[in-house]
Amino acid sequence: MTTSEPSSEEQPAVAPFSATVPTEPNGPAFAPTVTPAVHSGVDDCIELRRLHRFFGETRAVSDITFSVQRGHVFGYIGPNGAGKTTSMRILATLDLPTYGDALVDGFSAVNDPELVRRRLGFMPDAFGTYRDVNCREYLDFFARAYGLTGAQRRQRLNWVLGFTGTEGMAFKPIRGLSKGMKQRLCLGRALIHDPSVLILDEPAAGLDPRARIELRRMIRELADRGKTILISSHILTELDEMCDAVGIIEQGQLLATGSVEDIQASKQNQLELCLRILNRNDEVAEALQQVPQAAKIDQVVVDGQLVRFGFSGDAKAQAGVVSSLVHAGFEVAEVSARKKSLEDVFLQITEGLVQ
Ligand SMILES: Nc1ncnc2c1ncn2[C@@H]1O[C@H](COP(=O)(O)OP(=O)(O)OP(=O)(O)O)[C@@H](O)[C@H]1O
Repeated sequence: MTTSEPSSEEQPAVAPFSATVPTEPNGPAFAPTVTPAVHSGVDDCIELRRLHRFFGETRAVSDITFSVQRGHVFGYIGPNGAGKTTSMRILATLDLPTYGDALVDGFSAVNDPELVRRRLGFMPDAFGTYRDVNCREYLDFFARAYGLTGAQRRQRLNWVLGFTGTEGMAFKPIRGLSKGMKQRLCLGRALIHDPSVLILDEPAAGLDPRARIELRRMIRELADRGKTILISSHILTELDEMCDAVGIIEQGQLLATGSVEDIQASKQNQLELCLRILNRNDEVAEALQQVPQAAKIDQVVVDGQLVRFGFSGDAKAQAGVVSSLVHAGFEVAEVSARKKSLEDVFLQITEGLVQ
């Protein structure tokens, strides 16, 4: 094992801020990370700086850098095992990076975890098991843990119950809550100490459409109140309306960042063409590889008479494809083209790789 690799799954072998310059396996030397011990004064409330977290051979997070401005909502989107939870746990001071750093409000999660915890509310993807306490007791416990006392604690508790719509459930035991209500309570717990930054790990998972809309409204309202929010999901379309920017992650690497519109525009010179072909359907995929426009074609899917593929040419090039197929003896009955949806764009950026 080299000095650059973690010695175990839980403890990185190299101290994250070692004075030596570790060398990335099969890669370039890393510059040592220098992290200010005091607030950097910048307007970025969340910042990942060359964040790496390896578990043995698994590169759960591999050189991720991005920042989120105050009052913005940033969507962290990727398939299962992409590295979202690992990055979020490091931000929430629940794990250490192998290299790099995560900053909250200018403070390092590695060097100043106490300062980070005071500023940050974390909503994990799994709810803790406190079955026999009621919602109010649960929130009260966390309010006390954060040092809130007296009237301030009561006011905060009442505000959180009201904001999350759980006041009607205040005296109900947690074991009796629906999934949606548990998610609301979990958000309430993350908000109880009035943090400036919220880290929400898949808060919409398992919610029905109405609960998702309500969650979206709450998140936008929190951002409008100045909170900075990092929110993860598997699904780009689930977050696009509430996020100021998104980052798409797969296999620990950030593949794209920017506003949803920018990411969509960068990939939308591609159309999806759909042809209905009445004969020789099993030959059409191969025939498309022979047409003069073949370089503009990708991801061909044949489904009975329907043939779908990505196409990056103009209308004249589309006509050329159809004409070539007709000349080759295919009976083309219908042609339709549509712009790629957000979901298509996500599938185009990611490759479905797991580790
Ligand atoms: N404690 C651990 N020990 C070993 N491997 C881990 C550990 N935690 C995460 N991993 C691995 O790191 C990779 C990233 O996992 P992570 O949970 O961060 O992904 P994710 O994007 O949150 O996935 P999901 O959407 O399924 O929750 C996966 O391959 C996972 O198996």
